[in-house]
Amino acid sequence: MKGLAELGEFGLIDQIRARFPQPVAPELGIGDDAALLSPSAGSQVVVSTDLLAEGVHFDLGFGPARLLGRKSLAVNLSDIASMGAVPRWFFLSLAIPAGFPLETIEGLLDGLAEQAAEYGCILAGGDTCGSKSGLVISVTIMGEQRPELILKRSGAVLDDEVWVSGSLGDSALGLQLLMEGKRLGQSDDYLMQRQLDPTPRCDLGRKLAEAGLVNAMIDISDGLLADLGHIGEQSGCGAEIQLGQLLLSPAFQAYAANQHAFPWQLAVSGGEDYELCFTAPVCNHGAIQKISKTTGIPLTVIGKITSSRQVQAILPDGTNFQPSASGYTHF
Ligand SMILES: Nc1ncnc2c1ncn2[C@@H]1O[C@H](COP(=O)(O)OP(=O)(O)OP(=O)(O)O)[C@@H](O)[C@H]1O
Ligand SMILES: Cc1ncc(C[n+]2csc(CCOP(=O)(O)O)c2C)c(N)n1
Ligand SMILES: [Mg+2]
Repeated sequence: MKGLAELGEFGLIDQIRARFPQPVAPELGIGDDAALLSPSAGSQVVVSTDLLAEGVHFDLGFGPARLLGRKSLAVNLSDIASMGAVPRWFFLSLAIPAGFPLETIEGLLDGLAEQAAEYGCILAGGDTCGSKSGLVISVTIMGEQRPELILKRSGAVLDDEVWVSGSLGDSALGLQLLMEGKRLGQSDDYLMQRQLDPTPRCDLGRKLAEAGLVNAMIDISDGLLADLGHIGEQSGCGAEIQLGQLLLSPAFQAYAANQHAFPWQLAVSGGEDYELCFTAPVCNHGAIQKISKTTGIPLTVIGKITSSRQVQAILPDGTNFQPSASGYTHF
């Protein structure tokens, strides 16, 4: 197999182009100075970008490159899901260290192509350069939705119920296991899978938006307390959540049962859950439960929106939980 040096920048771009279906005329994807893309009539374009840096967001020793490719797109798909939009196109930028193994890049591209096909998202361009300090992956994603349906962080209303999809803390616990040296295929696969191959809630986000049931929504990338805090900041309110109502997976509960103190911190501020947190009027409760049934994704009410301007977490014994951090911060 050729190495990266033999293949060169343009050879690699050719390889990338060959692996992904391209937009069709009058749209234009990889190959010119810019892409030409056309949203559906009446839709607003929804754009988000996320950076993944080696050593910060991923360790290449933790799992196959294919899963890193899937996650690179998943974290972006999750941002589109949180706006209630439909993913359409993405841009992929790679900074690759000299001498980097070509098979790792190929694995990464396989995972990206697989995830892109699953969610109907077309690669429309990107950028490729060398790196002096590890692999860097940047994905910019574009989606679309009718403007009146798009869900923002700023729409929460006093007394709204606060909902969360899926279970929390699995990814953070999976990362802890990986950092302790555990690997996929040995034990606790479920938790490590949740860290290495998160599921973006695109179908759920879109259905909630199109049903007009929700006032505000965010995806949980940094941790529930931090991300619900963003809804509060932007909506001019706060929230009170009951930790006893959080859905925790059987694997998380089995781990917790062996700890001296219950690991609430992992569940509420470990981050990388890529679940949706949203607020909705109490009168929409039953309709939202129906969406949970049709999508097969558990949706749980964990608290309500308050006027306090803070996110307060209450332990099952009724006392306040004091988190050591509300979520992941980079600096
Ligand atoms: N370097 C930057 N320049 C301009 N805007 C930025 C920059 N970094 C973040 N932002 C903007 O700040 C806002 C919050 O970004 P943030 O990354 O916290 O949200 P997010 O993408 O949902 O989180 P995550 O990165 O964990 O998925 C977004 O509107 C984003 O576009
Ligand atoms: C090797 C390795 N070290 C640490 C972490 C944990 N981590 C990195 S970024 C982030 C929050 C979301 O990032 P962003 O806000 O940039 O989207 C978290 C919880 C990891 N996944 N891999
Ligand atoms: Mg987000």
